[in-house]
Amino acid sequence: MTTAIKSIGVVGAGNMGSMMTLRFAELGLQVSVWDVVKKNVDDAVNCAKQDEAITGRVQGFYDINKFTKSLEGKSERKVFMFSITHGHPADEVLRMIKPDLKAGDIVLDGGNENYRNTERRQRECEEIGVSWIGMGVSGGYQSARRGPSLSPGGDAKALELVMPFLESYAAHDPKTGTACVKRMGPGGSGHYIKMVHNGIEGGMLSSLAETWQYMHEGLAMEHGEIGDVFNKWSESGELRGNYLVNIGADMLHKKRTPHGDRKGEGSSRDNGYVIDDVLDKVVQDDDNTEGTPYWCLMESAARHVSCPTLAAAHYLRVASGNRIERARVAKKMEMPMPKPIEGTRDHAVIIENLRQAVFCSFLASFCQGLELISRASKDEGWDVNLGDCLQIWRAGCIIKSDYIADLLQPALAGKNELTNAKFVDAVSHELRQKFHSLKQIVMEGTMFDQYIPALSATLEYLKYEGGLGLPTQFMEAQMDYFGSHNYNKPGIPGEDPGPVHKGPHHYEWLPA
Ligand SMILES: NC(=O)C1=CN([C@@H]2O[C@H](COP(=O)(O)OP(=O)(O)OC[C@H]3O[C@@H](n4cnc5c(N)ncnc54)[C@H](OP(=O)(O)O)[C@@H]3O)[C@@H](O)[C@H]2O)C=CC1
Ligand SMILES: O=C(CO)[C@H](O)[C@H](O)COP(=O)(O)O
Repeated sequence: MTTAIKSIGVVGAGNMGSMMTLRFAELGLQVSVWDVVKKNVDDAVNCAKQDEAITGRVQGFYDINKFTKSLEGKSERKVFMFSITHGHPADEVLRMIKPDLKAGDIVLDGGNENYRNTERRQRECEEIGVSWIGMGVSGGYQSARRGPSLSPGGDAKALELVMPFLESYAAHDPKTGTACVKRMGPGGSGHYIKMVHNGIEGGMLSSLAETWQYMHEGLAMEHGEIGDVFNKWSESGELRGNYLVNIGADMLHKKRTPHGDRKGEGSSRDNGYVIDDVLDKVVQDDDNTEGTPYWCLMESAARHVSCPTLAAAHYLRVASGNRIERARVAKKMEMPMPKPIEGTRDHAVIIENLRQAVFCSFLASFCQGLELISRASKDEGWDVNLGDCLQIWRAGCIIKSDYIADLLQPALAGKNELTNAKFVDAVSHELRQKFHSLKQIVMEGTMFDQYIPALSATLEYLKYEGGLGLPTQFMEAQMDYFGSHNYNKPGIPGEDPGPVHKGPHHYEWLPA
């Protein structure tokens, strides 16, 4: 392996950090690992002990001073990989290790972090000559162990030094062998791109979950049957090589074993589907230890980029978390529950419409995310190459979608600006072609009370993003009526068509 990095200090031995520790040792590095939770350190070290190939390469520490000292003199510089909770935990650890940091040292922050925090730490570390690299790591703990998708951003020289190591760690595009890691740009660009990746991930997760339930409740399909359909979808066509569809198929075939999770019976019988033991609550947002989809929505609003699929997906998961209140509202309002879809329509036709609808919603999620990245890159002067984003998402990550990558990567190669993804011919063609199926699914789903927030948000998004004569005509007039906000007039050059500027006209609808 060609890397100048011979040792590394891993901060955090949770789901991700423990897997990184093992992989780094496999790549030939001497790994020191520290975690605030002793058991995490012990587990990582014990795991490493069981693997002869990496014997002696992993050393665990409970004391953070001993941990940083252990890296002294092993390499030209100390290199750290952070994999802990975002926000103040990362600040606390930085405060603890800072006295031991020397000019030239490099910290790779591989957690999910708000890019503004990353930029603040970059400024703080720059003062002592230390490079803080904000790096998205995607693909969950399996990829952290086998090769994730990486989006580092920060100082170019520091990144050049660690790039051979990152390239050896990252997933590789099976088609070209290219590593799924690129320097995204300066500042917090790397963490920003991971944040958007997770926003897209949210849109895709919801679209697919809605589709699963549509089949289960609407078409009365067994989980295993749906798994078979997902398997077919991921083999060819627009959903081929799609990570979420692929693991969805695997998940839907999993039957409960006698061992279970040893924490309760759930609703499935032995040999029943594991998914029947999973309650419909996403509680990820409850304690603010994760924040990427929420930051993504805040960013899309602040930068005036429409991301309704990502937003609808997020609000569904937020609402799902508070099941106690949902149950009370359900009782009070007697809300209808999803029903079997009746009618003459052949199930095979509905399933094909669902396939096209889910693809359409996936593609729309990418469009929304890429437009947000492009806008932020322009605002922040990051100069992010959008083709590189597609390249790093080719393998090892949750939003891996072969067909979408094949469609978008050539169109966006070398492109640093994309005001509107629908300007790309291949994209507008695909969205237009799938529009009818999506509409059919939303219409039938609405009729039979299916839960389809992300799918229907995508439908409306396509309608209004490509619509003329929007109801905002009335909205604009009302805002002028009560707030004297002015408006543009139809058919006046400079106004129609014209830039996104406040119009010059006001009508005195009702004198004060
Ligand atoms: N899990 C995943 O699929 C992915 C996670 N990430 C990101 O990677 C990072 C790690 O995630 P993951 O491994 O799943 O999380 P874990 O909760 O498994 O591990 C995080 C570790 O950070 C520790 N920690 C919390 N607060 C502090 C503190 N104040 N000082 C020191 N350590 C602290 C936690 O301790 P304690 O248990 O006591 O809180 C825990 O040991 C996060 O930023 C996450 O967003 C990125 C990609 C994928
Ligand atoms: O980063 C991830 C995947 O890409 C992690 O799974 C993370 O835990 C997702 O959590 P959230 O959606 O709340 O940020």
